[in-house]
Amino acid sequence: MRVLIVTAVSAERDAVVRGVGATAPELAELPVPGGVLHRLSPAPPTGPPLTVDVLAAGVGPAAAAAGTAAALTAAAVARTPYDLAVSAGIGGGFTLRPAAGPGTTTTAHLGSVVVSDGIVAADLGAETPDGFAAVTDLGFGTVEHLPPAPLVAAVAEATDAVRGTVLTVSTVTGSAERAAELLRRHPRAVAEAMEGFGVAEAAAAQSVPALEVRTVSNAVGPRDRAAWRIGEALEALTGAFATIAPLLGTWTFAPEGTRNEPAGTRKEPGSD
Ligand SMILES: O=C(O)c1cccc(C(=O)CC[C@H]2O[C@@H](n3cnc4c(=O)[nH]cnc43)[C@H](O)[C@@H]2O)c1
Repeated sequence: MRVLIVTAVSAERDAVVRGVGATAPELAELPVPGGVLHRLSPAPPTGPPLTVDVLAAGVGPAAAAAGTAAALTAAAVARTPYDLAVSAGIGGGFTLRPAAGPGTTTTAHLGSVVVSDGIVAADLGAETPDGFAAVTDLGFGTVEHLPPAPLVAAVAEATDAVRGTVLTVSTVTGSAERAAELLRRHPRAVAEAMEGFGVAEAAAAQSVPALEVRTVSNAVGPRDRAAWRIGEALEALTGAFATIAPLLGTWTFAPEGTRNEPAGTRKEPGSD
């Protein structure tokens, strides 16, 4: 099992490495084109050996996609492809979303963990006289990637996370009006960050499943940088990955089109 975790900045990478490292010391720093992988190998409770590589690829979807693509390609060329790409870091929580109704999820407050069940590019499109149109409305591209649902459920349950759509934006939201507009277009949004869609897009290009895990450092809304709780969010990120790493070690990634599930629960064909 090989997992690539991509963060934006080194503080997030180090927080993830501390979490994964709760069960395994860091093994090596390995150069890849444009970056350095921090490699750990936590002992999985069951199943095949686990390798976790953590990369700080830069801020924003383009840097995330470039770094993810470089690491995935290097691994594929070396015939050691990754089974999963994870976008991880801090993010803004939609703390002022309306009361949860059908199809909505719990609110992501400061310090909480968010696991994305939909990774959505929120500003990839065009402004039109009728308002924003996503690139898909214009007839090309994609604006959403769906992480494997059983993995989302397992990771969210283990980390006591809020589950929902995480938006990827190129501009951090800085007003109540923009936050409300995003929630109107994406009622299931629980958080926003700047890299998830880049990681997922690069992963999808190589048929690698993607996941996004965020811890909430600030509320999405009027800009108040002094109110960002980065230290607490980084600590929560460490705690989340201390829980997630052993879980990943139990996971079997099924061929595309079949269910993903924990190792040991999948029946071999003809074993019934
Ligand atoms: O200043 C620091 O010490 C520091 C440490 C770790 C991370 C940072 C960042 O500024 C990371 C930027 C990163 O965070 C995501 N983020 C966080 N809140 C939001 C938000 O409200 N809207 C969008 N993105 C957010 C984002 O993914 C950035 O890459 C600083």
